[in-house]
Amino acid sequence: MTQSITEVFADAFKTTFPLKSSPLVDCITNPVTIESMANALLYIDAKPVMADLPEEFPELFTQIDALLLNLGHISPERKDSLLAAGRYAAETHKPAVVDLVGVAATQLRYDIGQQLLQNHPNVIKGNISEVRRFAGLKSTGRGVDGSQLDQSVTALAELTKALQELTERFPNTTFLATGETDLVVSAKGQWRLENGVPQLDRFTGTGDIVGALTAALLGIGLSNDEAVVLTVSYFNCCAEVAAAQNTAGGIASFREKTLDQLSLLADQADWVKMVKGEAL
Ligand SMILES: Nc1ncnc2c1ncn2[C@@H]1O[C@H](COP(=O)(O)OP(=O)(O)O)[C@@H](O)[C@H]1O
Ligand SMILES: Cc1ncsc1CCOP(=O)(O)O
Ligand SMILES: [Mg+2]
Repeated sequence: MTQSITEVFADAFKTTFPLKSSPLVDCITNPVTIESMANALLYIDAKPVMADLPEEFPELFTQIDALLLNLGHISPERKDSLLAAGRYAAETHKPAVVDLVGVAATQLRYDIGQQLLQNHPNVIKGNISEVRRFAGLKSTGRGVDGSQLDQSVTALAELTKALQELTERFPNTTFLATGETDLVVSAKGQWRLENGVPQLDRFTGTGDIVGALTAALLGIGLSNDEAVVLTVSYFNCCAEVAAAQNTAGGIASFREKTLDQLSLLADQADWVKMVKGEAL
């Protein structure tokens, strides 16, 4: 019999939310969603700092608890700063998350993602189409968005196998592919998460926020697998509550309600009962 996700990660589900300390997360990210990301961190009681000049890293890395590297908008300067921060995090043993935004779209982002992988970051994530391309599989993603075609049962099974092979070379990295079903693969196991609503694909920054919140949970000491599973489950449960409240509203209202829940749902002790997912 398969084990439910709340059984596998029972301690983390019981003790993580609301946060008991405020991890400081440096986010090197894109200008499209930078404000949403900073606020999402504050809503869960984490602290954002959006510093990307390498000259600042020696001072800054003595203060931060975790690092988020998001490939969503590349300039020559941001490319240098992503690569420098990735190396610096490895040298200073700071937990790091890499978000492969747009890797399905361009070779340049794919190459940066592969370079960042060489630092053995704690987590590499993207939507299902980005992660398929990253894992060497055919991907039908467009721009920064995932494609429904990459969500089939066969495609998910193929991706699970490809990621398992990657974890043999990168055993300290957990891989997360998001979408209608979220797939988590690490050297310790594979899990499928089933929360969320389709409207999450209709406003920008949902994946970016998941990346930043994952870094925050790493910053308070959760394991890679715990941080990924708790973040995706919590964020997607917030969206489910928002969708249920938003019967007459449009997507902008749904967005606001989802973000609002980030600061509210943690205080509802039984939110964990909403969580759906299982070990594969
Ligand atoms: N169709 C869907 N049904 C349920 N949850 C979804 C759906 N699409 C996306 N999500 C959720 O929204 C978040 C962002 O995922 P996704 O849209 O794949 O990332 P990105 O914004 O990077 O493209 C994840 O938590 C994911 O589980
Ligand atoms: C960088 C960027 N470019 C267009 S939308 C966007 C934000 C992408 O965020 P997400 O990956 O969360 O959809
Ligand atoms: Mg994304």
